[in-house]
Amino acid sequence: MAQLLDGKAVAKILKEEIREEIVQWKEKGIQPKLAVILVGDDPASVVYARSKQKVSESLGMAFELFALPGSTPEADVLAQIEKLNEDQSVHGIMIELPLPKGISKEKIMAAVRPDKDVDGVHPINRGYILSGEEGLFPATPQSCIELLLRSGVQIAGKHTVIVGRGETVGKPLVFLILKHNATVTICHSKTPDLGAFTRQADILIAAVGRAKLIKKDMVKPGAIVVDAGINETPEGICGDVDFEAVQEAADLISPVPGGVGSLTTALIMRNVLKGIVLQGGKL
Ligand SMILES: Nc1nc(=O)c2c([nH]1)NC[C@@H]1CN(c3ccc(C(=O)N[C@@H](CCC(=O)O)C(=O)O)cc3)C=[N+]21
Repeated sequence: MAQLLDGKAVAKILKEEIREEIVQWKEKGIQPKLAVILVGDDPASVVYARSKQKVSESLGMAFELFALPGSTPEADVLAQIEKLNEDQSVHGIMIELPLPKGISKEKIMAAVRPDKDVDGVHPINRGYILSGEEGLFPATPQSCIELLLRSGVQIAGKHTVIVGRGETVGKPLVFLILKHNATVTICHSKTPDLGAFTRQADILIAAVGRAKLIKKDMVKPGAIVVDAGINETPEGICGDVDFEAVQEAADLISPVPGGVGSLTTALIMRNVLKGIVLQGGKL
């Protein structure tokens, strides 16, 4: 029977570190601040924006929400981003996705100053993650890494199989895991005989967005299983892993909820603090 990779416990420690660092920045006369732009009223985005506000405020980080009507022209969204790019009191900017029709996601993502791009979506940051340079990287792949390392799992030398090649989790995760000296195999929804690959994993990370895709017979006994999936099903939110069955084979497994997702908001906050350094701040 597997032990849990406890996202809530790790999140608590991470948040404590972030809270302490915010105190240090304040002592230097800097009040860390996150700005979130929400265009329209996508219900999930509204919930995520509120959650970021709550966590920001609980950690002593300043927060401002810019809620724009869904009918806002692209030029006005770009003008709002430009204002925040130039605003010295703002250290992190994120635009909630999806954007309404008529607004180019690519243009918006390229408009945020790379050193304030706490979602890690600017083309420059997507390049830095490939080259291994310092930059701002997406929160969820960082959550997978932190959950493993802070649970005492050694990543170096392990055969890590990533199932999923999305722009926000799978792809960036490949490079973060490589940086930690794992050997990486990338699979996805169109990989024939997926199980033949996943059974070779010392560390199996699922980020495909298919409820309970990973079954017990696809996991090597003793493997470490990280579930980055969030799927809404009639039975509620569930991950990409068939948790009940897979926990019988794995040594360690992350639940959904209570796993990877529990760290995600905290890692956005940590990106804001990294942004301050990239913007020239020194502790
Ligand atoms: N426009 C937009 N903004 C986002 O911020 C955004 C997004 N889209 N798409 C998906 C990702 C993922 N993400 C999570 C944030 C917190 C938890 C989280 O706190 N999860 C808890 C459960 C929370 C609860 O039960 O309410 C857990 O897994 O333990 C999970 C996932 C934000 N994202």
